Amino acid sequence: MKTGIATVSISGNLEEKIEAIAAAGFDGIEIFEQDFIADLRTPRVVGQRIREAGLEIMLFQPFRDFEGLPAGPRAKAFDRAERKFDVMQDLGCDLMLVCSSVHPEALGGIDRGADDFAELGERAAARGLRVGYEALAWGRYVNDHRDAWEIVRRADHEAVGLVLDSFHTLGRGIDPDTIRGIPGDRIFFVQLADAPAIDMDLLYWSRHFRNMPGEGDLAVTDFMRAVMATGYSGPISLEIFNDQFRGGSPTTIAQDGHRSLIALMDDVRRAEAPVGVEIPQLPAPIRVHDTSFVEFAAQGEERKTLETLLQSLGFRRAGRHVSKAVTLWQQGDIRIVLNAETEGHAGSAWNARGTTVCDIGLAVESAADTVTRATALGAKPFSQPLGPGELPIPAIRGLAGSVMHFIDQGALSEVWDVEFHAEDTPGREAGLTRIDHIAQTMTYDEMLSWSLFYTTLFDMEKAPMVDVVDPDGLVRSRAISSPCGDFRITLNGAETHRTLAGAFLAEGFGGTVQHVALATDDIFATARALRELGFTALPLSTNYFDDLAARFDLDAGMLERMREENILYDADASGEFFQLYSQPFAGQMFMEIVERRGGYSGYGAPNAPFRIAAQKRFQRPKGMPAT
Ligand SMILES: O=C(O)c1ccc(O)c(O)c1
Ligand SMILES: [Mg+2]
Repeated sequence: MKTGIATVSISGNLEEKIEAIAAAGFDGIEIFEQDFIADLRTPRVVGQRIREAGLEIMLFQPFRDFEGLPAGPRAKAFDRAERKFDVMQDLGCDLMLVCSSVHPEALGGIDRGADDFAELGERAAARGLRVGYEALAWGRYVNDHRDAWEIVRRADHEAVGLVLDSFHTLGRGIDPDTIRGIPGDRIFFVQLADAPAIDMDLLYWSRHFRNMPGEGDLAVTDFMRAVMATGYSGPISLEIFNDQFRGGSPTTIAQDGHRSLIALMDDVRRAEAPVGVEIPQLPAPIRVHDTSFVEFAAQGEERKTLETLLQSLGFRRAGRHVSKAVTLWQQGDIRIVLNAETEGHAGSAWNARGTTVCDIGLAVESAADTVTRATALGAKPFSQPLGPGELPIPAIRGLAGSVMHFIDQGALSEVWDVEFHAEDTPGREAGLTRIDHIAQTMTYDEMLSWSLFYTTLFDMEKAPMVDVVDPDGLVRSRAISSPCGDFRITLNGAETHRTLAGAFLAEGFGGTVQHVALATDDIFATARALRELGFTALPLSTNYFDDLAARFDLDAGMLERMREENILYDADASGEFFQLYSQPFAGQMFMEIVERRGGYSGYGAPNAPFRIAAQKRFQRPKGMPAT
């Protein structure tokens, strides 16, 4: 099983595409004709260049509007095919994709199509070439892989086979299990794409919104399981028409693509145990038990501000690092690490962004397995020189320069006792128990990469995308969480710099954590304790609470306390949700406190516009120093 990607999937000129595709680790490439035609080099030179880059030219495409034509245009279509065969021979590519016709003069008819393909197969075979037939979801007469297969079957020529494309099958709602009855050796090529569930014209959806397997909502794994059940052993290749990808970074998109294919084939192997999945064995998607720590790079005055905020939230300083300018703050099961080192990763994070979350520690079953899976999916292990007394905790680089450490039940869980001198600073807690979720902000373009990163490495599910209305623009938000909800991340994609999320991004470099949400079992008790600790909540509008009274049947006493404490509320069929926000710190960062009651598993999205408006009242006027 070889992996490939169509040139149309990524941005750049043909040369940039070749470089990015080779660097990401693909075995081969589908040449999308336009990319080749736009290039100055001869087909021979292009072919040589691709092979020098270590890639195989797996497919030349698309050849359109071929089958079912009346005599005159039919003869011309064969002439056209012969010219493309010339190019393919010079390129060194033996397989041409013919997509089903949308030609206004096409006559249709399974046998007419089969006759055309029998002749095309004869002509291809004479040159040692092959042709594959693909049903476009919007093909005029053939728009279902079952009809394309019937034409291929009746053409009955060894140089004629079927091309399957997950988008065309799943996008039309065709049951992928219908593939299981097709002989694997008659399938010449398999293209993969996912897509978000949007109800729109098939052609428009396909040409603009496809994305990498796992990034969308189609049942790509079921499709691929069915393909592998046929005994198919040819290439598996990404063909992604996507407006964002066309304008994105070729390197990132190619890496995302490779990551998505490895994760998909790993899933397929686990579910279907087919033969011929030749990717390295890798540990199963990692179950995250909990967020073990969140580490901030913070120095100078900003560090003091953050310490004051932590104290006002009921955190106690619980330890001092044995050799570094690092302190540990604790409450319940929450650990917050403040790192004031000027060197190393925390030092660079501080230099780039000022106060920022520079590291996240996750509690997992096996830290070693986590790094193995991450590395197989293209992440880089992370390490820096160990200081005296430090443990070698396995870590990786996430996206945008982020770092993630993994702590398991073994010796690593003792890191807090080994690396820190315990301190017993007095202090009153506020009932915060654990980290409920971590919220990351990024540009909208980066969202798919982050969500793929988390969902391929960890055992996590995506929630549907929600729109969050900021007074100055829309922010798209998607939550991903472990199946039992112990580990939750929200990804917020900003489209303009005028939104709160966008302004946060403009101040740093790339996406990172904007807020951390801490759980309490009793938000009213916590709010009271916080007030006594000197915490000041984010003040909300009176209109907000009047609206709550109109929308929900809330106890008058409780509503009054919510108004006093600035506690936001949401409820759904499964339970209730209470939220309390800190005022912004270090620019646009903030803390959230939440209480979940019953089975509520959302994040209070309906409240976001009012919370954001309240936060924006704190935004300093342009050009003014932070206070
Ligand atoms: O959108 C198209 O025209 C097109 C062309 C070739 C393909 O393989 C495909 O899936 C779609
Ligand atoms: Mg296709």
